[in-house]
Formats: sequence, C-alpha cells, structure tokens
Amino acid sequence: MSVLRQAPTLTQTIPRLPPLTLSNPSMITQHTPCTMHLSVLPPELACRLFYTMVDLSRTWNRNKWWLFDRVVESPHRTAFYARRTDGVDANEAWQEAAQYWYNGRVSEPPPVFPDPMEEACEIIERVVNDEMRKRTRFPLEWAGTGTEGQIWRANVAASNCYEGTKESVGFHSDHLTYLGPYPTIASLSLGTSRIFRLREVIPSEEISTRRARTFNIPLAHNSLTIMHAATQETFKHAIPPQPTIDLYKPLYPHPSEPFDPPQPSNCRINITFRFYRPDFHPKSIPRCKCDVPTILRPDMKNRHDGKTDQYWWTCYAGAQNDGKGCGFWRVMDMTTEGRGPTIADVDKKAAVG
Ligand SMILES: O=C(O)CCC(=O)C(=O)O
Ligand SMILES: [Fe+2]
Repeated sequence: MSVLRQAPTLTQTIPRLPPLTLSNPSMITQHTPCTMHLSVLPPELACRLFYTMVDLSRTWNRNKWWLFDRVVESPHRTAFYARRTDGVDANEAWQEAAQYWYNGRVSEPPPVFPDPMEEACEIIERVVNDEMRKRTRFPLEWAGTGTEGQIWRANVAASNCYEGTKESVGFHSDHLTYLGPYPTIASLSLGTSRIFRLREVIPSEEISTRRARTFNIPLAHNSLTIMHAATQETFKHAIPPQPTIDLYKPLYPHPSEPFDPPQPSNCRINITFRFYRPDFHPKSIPRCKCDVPTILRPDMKNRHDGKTDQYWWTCYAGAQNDGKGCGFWRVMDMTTEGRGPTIADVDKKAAVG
C-alpha cells in the first residue's frame, strides 16, 4: 500500500520576499506592468492644475459602501469628470457610469473636465500613445473603430484627494464595468508625494511555485504612472497611510493670492484618465435581480494569457442596498454579448486577408 505524503506547505518551500521600493522608472518597468513618466506636464500647468483640483476637492465626497451590516466610508475624497468632447451634456448614459463611481449612489450628471485638466489630458494622451506603441497588445484590448484606429484617448477621469498622512485607499483592482478587459489607465500625481503600493495576485496554478512581492513606488509631484493593460487583471494597488509625508511646496502662488508666497500643502491630488469603451456602454451592462447594473470583475486567480481569461458580471447592490445583494453572477462572453472590436478581432481579420 502506498502512502500519499502531503505536499510541503508553501511557507516551508518558498521564501517570502521583502517589500521592494521601485525608485526609478526602469525598476518599475522591470517589476510591474506599469511605466513611470516624470515631470510630465509643464511645471506651471502642473501647479495650476493642483490648485484647481484642491479648490474643487472642498466639495468632493467620501465614497460609502456596506460592509456586512454597517456603512463604511472611504478614507479619502473623490470625484468623477466626463470629457466635453464626448457629448456628456446630451448623454444620460454617462450619468449612470458616474453614479457607479460613487458605488451606485445617485449623483448629478458628471461635471466636464476643468480647463487645466483638459490641457493636461491632451499632453498625457500623447505620452500614453507613445508608450503603447512600444508594447505588445493583448487580444482583449479595445482596438478602436474607424479612423481613430488604435489610438488611446481619455473620455472620463476620476480624481482623488488625500489630505495628510492617514488618508488612503485600500488594496483593490479597478472595476472593469465600463473599461472592459485589459484597460490602460493613466494616473497623474500632483502635490505631496505618496507611496503607490502594488502586489501581484498569483494565479492558483502557480501558488506552489512562487510568491507575490509587494512593490512600493514613490509618486512624485507631476509624475504619470501608466497602468498598462494587464495591471487590473494581475495586480492589486493601494495608497497606504504613511507615518510621515513631505509637504509639497508649490513653485507658483495661488492664482487668487498672486502676491503672497505659495503655501506648503499636505494634499496629494490624483487624476486617473480613463477610456470608457463604447462596447461597454452603460446600456450594454447586464442588470442583476436587484435591477441595478452589475459590475465586471476579472477572475484574477485563473489566467492570464489574454485569451482564456475569465470575467464575471456580479451583483453590486450590496454596496448600496443595506448591504443586501442578490448574489447574481454570470460569465462575461465577448462574442455572444456582441462586444469588440478587440485586438484579436482585428488580427483575425488581417490574417484572413
Ligand atoms: O491615488 C491613486 O494613485 C490611486 C487611486 C485609485 O486607485 C483609484 O482611484 O482607483
Ligand atoms: Fe484604483
């Protein structure tokens, strides 16, 4: 009779790797699916945008959601903007998308990008496209339609304000509901430098052979972190609280006090420029039994070749509805749901001739 011996436990076999600080762009490229671009905007624009967003952030709210039987509040303030070029004023659909940025709480139609944000966005789009041209695309990425081809553009932006050392956002990967699979997200940092923490989710089949490592990336004022395709499928990210922070000293005075010396600030502003895909338009998002739009999540544990990855539509009512969701989930199927064109669709067409 043979005796089956139990496999050695993970802790016995694979050493834990200490957290690693990625202090320059080449280390970030080496260890993560992200790239870092320093001093991305002209200094005057970066400072003007910082002041604009800090002033606006006085009216922003903290997201709220249900955790078991109580409401919890996000430890930072957030706001959602839509770009004027996409006809937001005439398009109620974006209102629904904005509402889901606030965890399904009813909101006004999203405001359009303030002028300095629009100016910054045009520069950032060029940086993102230059970077994307150097990279191999994943099959499920959006391939664009018509003359726009495969050019990345932003049509919405979410902004966050972290004041002081304690404001933070916990580990998460961004919902893919309107972004679709393998999105590219361009994340601008302004003001006080904070740490961006990244940690890979190891697929189940590799769990016995390797461990995830925590990466800490200092985010300087006026730096752009591009979370390239596969970041949301393979990594979780966070802005952790810190014991200390360095105050940001603006180079220019506040426009409303042009003759006073600039005041140091303990705020960090983050703006994530995003492209909400036309094939994940709010009208196309399945509803669950609670009759609210579901959210799209990647199956992070099984993956990640860009072809056989799975995504689920899941009930999100729990975030708003006294924490009581209906438990709905369904596999997302690009073909039967009529989504695309993706990079794979375009490649297939090219191969056929
Ligand atoms: O502040 C940041 O850099 C990250 C914010 C973030 O993860 C988010 O808004 O989803
Ligand atoms: Fe995020």
